[in-house]
Amino acid sequence: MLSRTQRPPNTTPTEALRLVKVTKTYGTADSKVTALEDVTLSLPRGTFTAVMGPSGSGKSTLLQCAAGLDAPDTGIVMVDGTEMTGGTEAQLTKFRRTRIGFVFQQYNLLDTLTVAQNTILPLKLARRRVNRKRVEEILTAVGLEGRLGHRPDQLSGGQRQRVAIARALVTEPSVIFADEPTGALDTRSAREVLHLLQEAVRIHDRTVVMVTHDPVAASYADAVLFLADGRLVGEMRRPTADAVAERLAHLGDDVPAGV
Ligand SMILES: Nc1ncnc2c1ncn2[C@@H]1O[C@H](COP(=O)(O)OP(=O)(O)OP(=O)(O)O)[C@@H](O)[C@H]1O
Repeated sequence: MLSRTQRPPNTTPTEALRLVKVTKTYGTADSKVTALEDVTLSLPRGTFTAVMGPSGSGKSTLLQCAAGLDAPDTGIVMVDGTEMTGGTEAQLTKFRRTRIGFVFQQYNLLDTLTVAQNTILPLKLARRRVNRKRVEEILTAVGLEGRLGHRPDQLSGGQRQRVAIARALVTEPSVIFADEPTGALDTRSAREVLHLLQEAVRIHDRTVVMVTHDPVAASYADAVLFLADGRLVGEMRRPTADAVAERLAHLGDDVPAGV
């Protein structure tokens, strides 16, 4: 049941995301893979966090579980003090549509819809009122004024990702999950997208969680969480690209003995 009553002690109103002992395995018996093991974390509202780690370390699984797109085997996920784990699929879908935004590497825009129509899609799906003025403000803020009637195939990759960010902002969600949002972009477009994610945090008080392989992208975040073999093995506040790259190179050294 999606409920506020199961809030664990110490949950504060400023906490946007909490994971408690989240474990996720794929496959069965001899083909079993532990993608996440006992992951516990707490992210305050209005913060920008990058998640890094080697390929297969569980980054996407963490994002999927934290965003309610996949269910952990065990453990609790809370967004804004509301537990997401344990509800029905319909409850979860409704909750996601109002409280969570997504930005994907490949934009996930609908080719047949215009920029404006793609942006308001989450509001339509949630049967919420569309404030046209607000939508125009958001699209102007991401630099897409004058492009409202364009379709995705008339836009550059960077512009498409800015539509995706506008779409993620339009429902005013608590948490925006971004999975490699700059992975398909050139350096300049990537920088613009990262600035927009920073603004979502600084100006709109959203909480952003971003999976990335790129230490430069991670340096735009307030903090970096490091994963290795499905476990959280470290955290870095006020990251620089060099410090992140150095830490990644020695990540195996951080895994506790016996793992
Ligand atoms: N649907 C699935 N079925 C089986 N195994 C899976 C599935 N999804 C992920 N895994 C496994 O779980 C582990 C973690 O995968 P995950 O995609 O979360 O890692 P990642 O850190 O995001 O990797 P990458 O950086 O390569 O995208 C890997 O060993 C992967 O093979």
